[in-house]
Amino acid sequence: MGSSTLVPVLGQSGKPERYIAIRADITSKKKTEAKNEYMALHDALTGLPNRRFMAEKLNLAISRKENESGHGAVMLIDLDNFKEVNDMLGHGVGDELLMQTATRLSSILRKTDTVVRFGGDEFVLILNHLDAERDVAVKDVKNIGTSIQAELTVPYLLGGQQLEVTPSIGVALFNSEKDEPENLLKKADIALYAAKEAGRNQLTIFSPLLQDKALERALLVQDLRQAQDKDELILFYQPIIDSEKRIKGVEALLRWVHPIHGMVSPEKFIPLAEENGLIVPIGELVLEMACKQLAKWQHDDIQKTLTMAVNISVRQLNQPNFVEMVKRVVARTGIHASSLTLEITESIFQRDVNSAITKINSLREEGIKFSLDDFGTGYSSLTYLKQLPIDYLKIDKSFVNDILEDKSSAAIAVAIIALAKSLELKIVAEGIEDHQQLDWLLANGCDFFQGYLFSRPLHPNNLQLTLETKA
Ligand SMILES: Nc1nc2c(ncn2[C@@H]2O[C@@H]3COP(=O)(O)O[C@H]4[C@@H](O)[C@H](n5cnc6c(=O)[nH]c(N)nc65)O[C@@H]4COP(=O)(O)O[C@H]3[C@H]2O)c(=O)[nH]1
Repeated sequence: MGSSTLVPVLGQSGKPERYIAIRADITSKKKTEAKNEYMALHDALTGLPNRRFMAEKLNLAISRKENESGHGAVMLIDLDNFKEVNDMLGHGVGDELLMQTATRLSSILRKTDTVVRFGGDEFVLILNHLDAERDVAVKDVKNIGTSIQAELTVPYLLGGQQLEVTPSIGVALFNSEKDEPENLLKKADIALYAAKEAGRNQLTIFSPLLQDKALERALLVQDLRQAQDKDELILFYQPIIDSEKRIKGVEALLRWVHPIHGMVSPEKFIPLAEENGLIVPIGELVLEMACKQLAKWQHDDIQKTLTMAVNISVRQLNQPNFVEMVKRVVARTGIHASSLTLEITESIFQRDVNSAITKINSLREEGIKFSLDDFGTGYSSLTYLKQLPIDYLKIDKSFVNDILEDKSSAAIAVAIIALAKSLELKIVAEGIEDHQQLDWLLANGCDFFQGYLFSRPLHPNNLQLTLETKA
């Protein structure tokens, strides 16, 4: 490829007599320009169009809809647990997973659609030419979603091992009523959040109801940020009983007394606090309040041997200064370290288990105990369980609830008890609501018991009385 420039050679009259053509070869310049343009619009890892390219495509798709009937859709796809793959198997494997996902998505794409690497483990599909009837368009989108789920859940072969991944999908539909690309993406993101919340590996289509929920959540988070300063976070305590029916200790359970909504359940606000990191300062406050309360009870002769169990979220445990923070609180409040139990959940298996083990070990050296909570409900890994330096295993209340009626729950409870015994762990059963459940758990070798049968979680003022009368 070349470009030519003509230079006139003037005669004596001052008019051009001849022309000299100067030709320059600009092939490589053009190639470089094309390459730069391609790179600016494509993702380097997967080769897919990138966010910038998407903005152009989406604008085009939206403006096309102004003159034609039918729907289009923005589909936001996120790989569940991608972060764990990256953390546990390394970034090389994570990159390989993204490349293979890109290939798989491209292979099932219709000619009229575009797939984009949106960033991280998120991909966007722009679907054009969906039906004008919303119900039919929704059906089409769900069918496409089902093929994506089928394609992406086929096990990946990565770094010599098989890996199963599931996608969560959020969708926003659009038609001739003009919508901004940013707004559509926000809607798809709200739908994606709902898909994750519904248990992952789901497809959710945006609706105004989801938007209301997102707003409600955002307002709750805003309030939660201030709850700590406004003393709205308090602790209730639930007794833990031994086989002689004596109170061995209590578990601290967080309560949020919201000025408008009243008592907000931790099941509602703890996950929110985990998402945005608020759990870290809140968790420290919980530990401080629980240890202060225990110190107060330990001054009383009757409750000297009382133990305190405190829930610790995986995000707290992952903080680099977690060990120092716990030691500091124990020292400041003056409790016996051996009377403190930290309750962790199986979700630590999803992250860097080795670093968690190191932290647990250094706190156990101080005398602090560890308990694995909600056992059997999540990502139980028997290999890790063997390595985990813990003292107690808690049987989740969902099994306890069913042990008398459901043979498989009873079988799982028996297996958990046998497993705990073989690992020399003490077993705590939680969620006991009647005497038959208690008798079954006693007969099957549980060591400690917790549940409404003995007491609901109570405000310390009410609990002290209970402790005194039972002791
Ligand atoms: N149906 C039934 N339920 C019973 C019974 N006995 C106890 N419970 C409830 O079961 C939950 C036990 O706590 P968890 O498994 O640690 O589950 C806790 C824990 O995962 C989390 N949570 C609570 N406080 C904290 C905290 O301070 N930090 C962190 N990270 N999580 C917390 O919130 C979850 C829910 O707490 P709560 O609503 O207080 O719910 C508590 C308790 O009130 C019973 O006999 N029947």
